[in-house]
Amino acid sequence: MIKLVLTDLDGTLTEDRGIYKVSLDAIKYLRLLEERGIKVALVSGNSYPVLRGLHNYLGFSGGVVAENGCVVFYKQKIRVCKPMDRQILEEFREKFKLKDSWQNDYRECDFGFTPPDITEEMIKWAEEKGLYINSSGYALHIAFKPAGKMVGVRKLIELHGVKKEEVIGIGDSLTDLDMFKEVGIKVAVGNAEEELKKEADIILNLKSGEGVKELVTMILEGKLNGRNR
Ligand SMILES: O=C(O)COP(=O)(O)O
Ligand SMILES: [Mg+2]
Repeated sequence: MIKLVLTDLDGTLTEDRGIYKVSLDAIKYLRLLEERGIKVALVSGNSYPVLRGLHNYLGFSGGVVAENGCVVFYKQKIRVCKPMDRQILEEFREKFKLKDSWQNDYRECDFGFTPPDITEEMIKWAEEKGLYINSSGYALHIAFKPAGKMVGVRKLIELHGVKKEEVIGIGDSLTDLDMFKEVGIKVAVGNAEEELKKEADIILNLKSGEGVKELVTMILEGKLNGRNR
């Protein structure tokens, strides 16, 4: 039986990839899950204050995994990664001529930059420094290892006291590959990156928020190959 649905935010709960407008249908449908006792949690590269605010105002109760796994909230807030070093941020910003995400003022461990494109040179630089580096398609992210959505999802699942098989994860980008490592049912929206689709158990027909609606309908109708029974 499904007890917890983990959803990414950007590109998944939005109307499309690359835009910030949240899909009202996606929210409406996720609330139907909450009404049936299936908790919904936000798992994202966004900062904790943004996600905690959305979680409360959108009517979810499953908690939050913020900063690509580094900050977790479910009844209590827990930081699971090492805090970032200001000098590393400065070096990254200057070396690759990047712009800070406005949310960097509110971040502890994982920091975001634009443009979102990762280069080989960045990967090499991050490896030498023992840093996690990834892109959501919206922003480039760096944090001290171990980081990535799996470290936060592992903690959130532990706080809920549920089994991996009782958890569904839905996403759109490469940062969600890490979330997939810790959930029982892996779902990619129809417009997800190809590499994520390759790892998914279910590839939805519809894009982003419409895909979320499609998944909720499948859950409510018991159509996940019997896996949600
Ligand atoms: O880059 C971000 O912070 C947003 O990423 P998300 O797709 O994990 O919500
Ligand atoms: Mg995303």
